Amino acid sequence: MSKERLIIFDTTLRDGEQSPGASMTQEEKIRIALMLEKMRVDVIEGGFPIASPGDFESVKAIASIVKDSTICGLARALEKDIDRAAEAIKPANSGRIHTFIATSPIHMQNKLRMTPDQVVEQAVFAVKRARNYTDDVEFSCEDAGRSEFDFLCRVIEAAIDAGARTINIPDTVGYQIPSVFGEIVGRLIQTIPNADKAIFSVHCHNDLGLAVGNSLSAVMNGARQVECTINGLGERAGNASLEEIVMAVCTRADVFPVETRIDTTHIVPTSRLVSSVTGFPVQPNKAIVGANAFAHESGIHQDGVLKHRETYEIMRAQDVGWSDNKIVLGKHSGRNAFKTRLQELNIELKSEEELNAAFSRFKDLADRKHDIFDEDLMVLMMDARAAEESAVYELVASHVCSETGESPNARVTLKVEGVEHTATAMGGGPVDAVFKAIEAIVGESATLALYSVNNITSGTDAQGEVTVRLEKSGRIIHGHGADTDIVIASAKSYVDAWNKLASQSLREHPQHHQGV
Ligand SMILES: CC(=O)SCCNC(=O)CCNC(=O)[C@H](O)C(C)(C)COP(=O)(O)OP(=O)(O)OC[C@H]1O[C@@H](n2cnc3c(N)ncnc32)[C@H](O)[C@@H]1OP(=O)(O)O
Ligand SMILES: CC(C)C(=O)C(=O)O
Ligand SMILES: [Mg+2]
Repeated sequence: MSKERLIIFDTTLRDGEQSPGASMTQEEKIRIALMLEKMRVDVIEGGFPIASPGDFESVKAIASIVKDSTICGLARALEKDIDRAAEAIKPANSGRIHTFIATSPIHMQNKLRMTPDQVVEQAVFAVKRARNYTDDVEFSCEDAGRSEFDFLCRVIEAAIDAGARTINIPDTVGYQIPSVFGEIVGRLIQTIPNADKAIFSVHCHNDLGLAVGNSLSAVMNGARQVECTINGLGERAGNASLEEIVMAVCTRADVFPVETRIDTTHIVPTSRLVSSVTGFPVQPNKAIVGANAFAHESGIHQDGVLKHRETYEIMRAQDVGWSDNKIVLGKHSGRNAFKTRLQELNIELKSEEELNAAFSRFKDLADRKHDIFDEDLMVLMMDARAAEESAVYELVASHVCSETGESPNARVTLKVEGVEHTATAMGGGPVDAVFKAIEAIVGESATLALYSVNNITSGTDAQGEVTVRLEKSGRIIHGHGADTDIVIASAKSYVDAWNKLASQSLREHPQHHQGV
C-alpha cells in the first residue's frame, strides 16, 4: 500500500539563523540551500526578506539557483512584508509565501495589542495579499501551542477560505507535550469544516526537549508537513531536528503512515556544513549526526555489534552519510573488540596467553588515556614483544623529584633476573637523572647518541614515544618506550636499549655474562 507523503520543510536558513550567533552570509546560505536541495528537501525557507537587504538578496539568490525545492520567504501579516517576500521568491521555479500572525491571548494582548477580531481580519488580508503573487501560500498561527482551540478553528477556517493552502500549527515556545499536541492537531483537522482544502503542518520548538516528539505525534494525527532544521538549530533551544524526524519516519515505517522523499545519505555532510558555517558544534551524543551516534566503546556492545550489527544499531551508519560505524577502544572495551582491531592492523596474536597479557596492558593504558588509537596499539604491542624477547632488565618503578632551582633527583627500581635493585641519582634534568640511576643499576654507561620524543597521538593525554640510540664498544642499538608520562617513556626506552645490549653481549660472549 503506498503511503502519503510527509512534506519536509527546512527552516535552517530562517528559524535556524534566528539562533543567537548563527547569522549566515549570502554565500553560506546558498551553499546550505544547495545541500538541502541535494538531500531532496521539499521546501526551503530561505529567510525573512523584510528583515534586511542581505536577507532579501539571499532568498532571491537561492530562488534563482535552487530548482528542485520550493523556495519560501517569511512575512508578517503586513502588506510591506508580503510584497517584499513576493519580490524575493519571484525567480523561483516554485515559490511560497509564508505569512503568520500570533493567535494566543498572551501574544495578541501584550505583543500585537490587537483584538481577536482584528487578528482574524489581518490574517485574511495577509493571505489574500499573498495569493495575488502565488497559489502557494502558507499561513501560521504563531504560538498556536498556547492558543484557544475555538479561536484557532476560527482563524484557520478564515485563512483557508482566503486561499491558504498550508496551515501551520507552531508550538512557538515549546510548551506542548506529545500526547496533547497530537490530539489538538487531529481535532483541528476533524473540526474545521474546510480543513480538507489545506495541508496541515507543524513547527515545534525544543524548550522542553520535546520538539521531535511533538512533531511526530502531530504526524500520527494527520499533519503532513513538518518544519524542522538541520542539527535542530533555531530560536532558543532550537527547532525539531530534520535528521531525527526523517530517520524516525524511515526507521519506524511500521508505525508511521507517511514517507519522505529525503535522500538520507546527505544528512551527515549537511549537518557538518551547517555546523562549520555557524560555528555551532554538534554534541557527540546527538542522535544521527553526533560523533558517537554510531560508535561503541563498551565491550558488551562491541561484542554484540561485531557478531551482529543490529544487536545495538537500529539504523545503518552509511544510510545517513557516515562512512561506517565505529568501534572505539577505551577502558570499557572487551577482548573481542581488542582482538578484532589487532587483526585489522595485521598484528597476529600467537596464543590466548598473549592476548590476555596484551589485553591487560591495554586496560592499564586505557585507565590513563581516554582514546586509544591504532598507533597506541601498535606501540603497545611492539613494546610488549621487544620486552618479551630480551628482558634482562625490567622497569619496576621510577620516581623523579624536580624542583625549581634544585637538580632533579631520580629513584629507579629495576628487576634484574628476578631480583629488585634500586638506585638514586641526580641529573641535569629529570630524564638525565633517571638515565643515571638506571646506569647505576646496570653498572655500565654508554654514549647517548640520540634522544627523541614524539607524541603518538594528539592531546595532553597523548602517549609520548621516546627513542634512544646508544653507542657502546662500536655497537649501536636503539631503545623505544611509550607512556603518557614522558619521563617514564624515557626510562622504558633506556631500559629497552640496555636489554638489547645485554642480549647482544650474551649472544656474543655467553661465558662473560654475569648479570649485574
Ligand atoms: C516566532 C518567529 O520566529 S517570528 C519571526 C521572528 N524573526 C525575526 O523577528 C527576525 C527578523 N525581524 C526583524 O528584522 C525585525 O523585527 C522586523 C524588520 C521584522 C521588524 O522590525 P521593526 O519594524 O523595527 O519592529 P520590531 O521588531 O521592533 O517590532 C515588531 C513589530 O511587528 C509587529 N508584529 C509582530 N508580528 C507580527 C505579525 N505576524 N504581523 C503583523 N505585525 C507583527 C509587532 O507587534 C511590532 O509592531 P509595533 O512596532 O507596531 O509594536
Ligand atoms: C514564524 C513561525 C512559524 C515561527 O517560527 C514560530 O512560531 O516558531
Ligand atoms: Mg519558530
